[in-house]
Amino acid sequence: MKVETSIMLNSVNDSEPSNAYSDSLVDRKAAVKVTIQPCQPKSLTHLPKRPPVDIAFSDLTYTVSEGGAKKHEKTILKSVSGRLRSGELTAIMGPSGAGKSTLLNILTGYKTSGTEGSITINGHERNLSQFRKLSCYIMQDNQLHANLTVEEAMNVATALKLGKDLTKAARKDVISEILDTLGLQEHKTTMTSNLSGGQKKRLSIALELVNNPPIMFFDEPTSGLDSSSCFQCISLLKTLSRGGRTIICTIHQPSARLFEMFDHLYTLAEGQCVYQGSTLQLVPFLSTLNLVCPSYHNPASFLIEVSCGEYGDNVRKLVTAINNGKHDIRNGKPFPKSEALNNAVVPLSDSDKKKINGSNLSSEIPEVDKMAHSNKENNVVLMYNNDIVKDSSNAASGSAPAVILDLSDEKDKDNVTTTLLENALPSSQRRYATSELTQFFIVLKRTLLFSRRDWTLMYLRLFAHILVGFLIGALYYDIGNDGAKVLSNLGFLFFNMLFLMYTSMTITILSFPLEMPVLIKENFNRWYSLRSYYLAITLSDLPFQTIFCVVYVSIVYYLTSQPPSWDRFNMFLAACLLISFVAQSVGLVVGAAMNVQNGVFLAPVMSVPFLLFSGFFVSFDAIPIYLRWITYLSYIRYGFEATALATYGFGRKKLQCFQAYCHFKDPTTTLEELDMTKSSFFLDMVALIAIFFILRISAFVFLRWKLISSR
Ligand SMILES: Nc1ncnc2c1ncn2[C@@H]1O[C@H](COP(=O)(O)OP(=O)(O)OP(=O)(O)O)[C@@H](O)[C@H]1O
Repeated sequence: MKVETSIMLNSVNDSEPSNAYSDSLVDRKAAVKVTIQPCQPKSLTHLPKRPPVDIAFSDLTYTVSEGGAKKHEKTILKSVSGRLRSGELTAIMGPSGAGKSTLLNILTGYKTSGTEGSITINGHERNLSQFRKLSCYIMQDNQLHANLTVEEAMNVATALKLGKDLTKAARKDVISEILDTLGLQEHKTTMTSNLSGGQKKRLSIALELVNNPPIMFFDEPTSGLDSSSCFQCISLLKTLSRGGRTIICTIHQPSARLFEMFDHLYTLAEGQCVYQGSTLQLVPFLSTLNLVCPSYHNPASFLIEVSCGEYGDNVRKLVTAINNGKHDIRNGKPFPKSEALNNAVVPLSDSDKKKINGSNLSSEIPEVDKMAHSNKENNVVLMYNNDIVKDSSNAASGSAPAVILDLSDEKDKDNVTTTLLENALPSSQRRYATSELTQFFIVLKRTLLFSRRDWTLMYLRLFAHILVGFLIGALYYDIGNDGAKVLSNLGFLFFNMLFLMYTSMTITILSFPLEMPVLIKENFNRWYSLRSYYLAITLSDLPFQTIFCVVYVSIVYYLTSQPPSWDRFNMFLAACLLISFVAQSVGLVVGAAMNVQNGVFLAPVMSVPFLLFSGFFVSFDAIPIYLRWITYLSYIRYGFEATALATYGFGRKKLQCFQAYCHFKDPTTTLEELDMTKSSFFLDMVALIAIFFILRISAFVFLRWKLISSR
């Protein structure tokens, strides 16, 4: 994003109205005025129409139960109220642990349980499903897919979020306009992993902007950015709010420069609201409570310090003054009743009234008269549309004015573009912009693209299969038809199972949990359904796994001289393929249910019983009866049995014997030894297919549970 900075030198005196509030408040004697104008389009003309949305919440309480054996309830938000308007950039601020993220999560609908109180949208009780279609939540960590370029990521977002609504050409225009607006046009061929922190943040915004949601929530949008990137980011949010959107973000402690850019401030301390209103009114409001922000001090820092108790226990006083968010300290509106403001009333002069004549505030002039003239007659600044109408503050002494009243018409915001906004909320809309089939194909295409670009997932895996294939081939070279080496050949069959199981299982355990944050974000922001996503990722890796398995099996089958028959080779391959698909499903279940650390430990440990009961170490008859049921659950057993039958079953002729006596010369002897004479290759295949489906369904259930429980 390009930012143009123009510096104007202005003489500021009491007779000449100034349009810089900050000058009057922070440095009354300064003669330098700095105006920074982001040079970006003020409206995004191609975006679909959206309604303006105001959010109000009242008596919002959020409780969690915590503790071990002795559970107790902890109230994080304590009956807070507030109102967040369209066309405004709102900051939710407060000390660490005040409840900012909790409030944001509740307002977005990300957290729903444990909440009491009401949330209304444009005056109507919030319908969460409808609300989710109107809003987007941009989380703190950008949650982007690393293996896509900016343009590809935008293509996926527009295809999923605009779908049939726009033609391909129109979608291209939308992308181009958004990338232009957000200053990403020149980076459109850059991989998202190579973008800078600020660019990633802008891309996250760009992806959500394609369907022009009227409400946008941001969790700490400036975290990890340098001051210039912070400024660019907040400028962008300001521009978005000027497009009629409701922009809400949590922010820790903005610099004075950033603070001024917010229209509305909602501050929490200890789970309660200590300030709600315009940023302009913060200092005067605090001064009415005898909390005077020192000159040259950042008002945001001052409020945080007050909230942290650095100036005594003022939280209760602030919460009472603001009625825990029920009051709103807005420009041109009276402060909540306070002694300082209710004393002597001195009428406005004719010239004061002339300045605000014609504005729709004229009806409020008596009130303004009353407010603007407190008993501290020399400490009042009256403003209209950023001009000082009256300044009776003690500017010469440099002291902060007690009261600054900005009489500007709230609706008359500069550059507010509401032309794209409809007046009513859409009554009925589909849950997703595209059909589940379309979502499936878009996600499948995207996943195939990742796979192609993921070096570990593709090339390392292929290399490992070829390398291990040749190693095994060399180790067990030409033993397949040797009657004296049948036991070694059985070891080879078992090792196949082991290798295919671990390679396909661990890669999924390692890669799948990394997808979770992106899945949570995209699914929450209604890009696609979990079903379409799951089906796509389930199918996307099967072709690759098939290729690796075919390559590996072809190498080892040939080098170890297994029976040279296509039928037997195909049976052998089918068993190996099913084993790798089943193991991959185990990886999906583990990856969906737990994090990488737990998964990489637990999955191999959990596989041990299946390996023990595979029939290689102990034959079925030798297993104690009460443990035999485990063999029926062991997919390794079915795989091992199927490959043994493909190798030694189906009336295979006697093997060659180069020694005086070969006990396993007759393949039937081998099958008898393994208790496999009555086994059926067909049933082994059926069992593996059944386990495959059960595991894939279980993984979906776990994934669904994980998505719900992550909130
Ligand atoms: N599930 C939970 N169980 C117990 N305590 C919780 C839970 N969720 C949040 N809290 C507590 O609630 C308080 C508010 O948390 P929250 O994350 O909303 O704070 P925050 O204002 O966003 O802080 P920060 O700026 O440090 O991110 C903290 O004290 C936190 O420990």
